[in-house]
Amino acid sequence: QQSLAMDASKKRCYDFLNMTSRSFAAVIRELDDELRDAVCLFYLVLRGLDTIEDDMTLDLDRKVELLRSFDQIIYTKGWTFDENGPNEKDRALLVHFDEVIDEFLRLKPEFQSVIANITKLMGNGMADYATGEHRENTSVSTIEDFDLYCHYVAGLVGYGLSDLFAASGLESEEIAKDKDLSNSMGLFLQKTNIIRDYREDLDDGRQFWPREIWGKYADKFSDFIKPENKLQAQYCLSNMVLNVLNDVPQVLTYLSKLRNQSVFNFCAIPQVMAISTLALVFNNLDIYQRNIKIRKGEAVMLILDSTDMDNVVSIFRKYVFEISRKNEATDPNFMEISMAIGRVSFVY
Ligand SMILES: CC(C)(C)CN1C(=O)[C@@H](CC(=O)N[C@@H](CC(=O)O)C(=O)O)O[C@H](c2cccc3ccccc23)c2cc(Cl)ccc21
Repeated sequence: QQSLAMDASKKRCYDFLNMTSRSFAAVIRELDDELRDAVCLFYLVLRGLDTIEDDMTLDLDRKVELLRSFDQIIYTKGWTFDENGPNEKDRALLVHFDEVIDEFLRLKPEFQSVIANITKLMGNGMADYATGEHRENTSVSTIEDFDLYCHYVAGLVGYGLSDLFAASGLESEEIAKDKDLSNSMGLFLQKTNIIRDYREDLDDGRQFWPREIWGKYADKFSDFIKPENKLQAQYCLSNMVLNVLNDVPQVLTYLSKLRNQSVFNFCAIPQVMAISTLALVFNNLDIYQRNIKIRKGEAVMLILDSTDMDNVVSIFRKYVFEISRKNEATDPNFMEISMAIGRVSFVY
């Protein structure tokens, strides 16, 4: 009877996973037994944190209290939360969060402590950012701020995953030692999403592009949607892509260290999606008008193709070459983009 109840509660967690991110949920389910549940719960805990950080209808003090105590909340049996706004995307997850907590408490203690440590760091990082001096228009000012924000929301996920890979025994302890490589895995994904989501975030009153970059091309962040600023918009976009390209060599180095097939697939698929997205958005002014995504067919081909390092390297080469083809000599960033491309091609 007890085991039946356990399976039902675990199944519920995979239902939540499918609800929050269909395509990526499939990738998580493919992970080997030793890791699957730990990564599933890690993903759900992160979604829970994200659902609180994202909710602009929450009172700031209440949000900060929740963010800074989330690493305790995940140990609190029976805890649920229904103060999210009505249209908060994953509010159902927190309404039923007691079920996630029950499953989390069934994980091996060392998996629990990895997840709790990252949750503590991330929750406090998010709270610092939400109450920081740039709070009024949640804008990011320097490139250093940009890297710090992306470290909090994505780089730390890399730290946690690398620790889980090592703790499971499926990967060596070494993968968790080089924090900079793990950080770059998260920054590459998050920064590419931030470029892609320019218009969606602008319409939501949020801006994540660093003023240190966009301020060179316009007075106001929203200026780029005006046709008369077309050229400045293009140069600003290529400057943002240049900033992201710098993480590519570290991403390829991290992937080359992985030994377990299911871990490799899990890590490679989001990265090849990101380089494909980066090539799509480069010199593509549509991003200032609407959210653009790579075609489903291309995504499927990338998923099927990302099973070994040679294929992944050739996928990166293909998209980096596509960026170099679109790189225009009149662009003030032309030379630095060419050099960043050279660094990638050289590494592999
Ligand atoms: C912010 C983010 C990039 C960390 C989100 N993030 C990811 O983007 C997912 C992919 C994902 O959710 N894709 C969405 C589409 C989209 O959002 O664009 C999908 O539905 O397919 O992948 C990452 C992720 C996967 C594998 C290795 C990683 C190493 C470091 C950091 C993150 C890593 C992720 C792993 C975990 Cl455990 C938790 C979150 C994430």
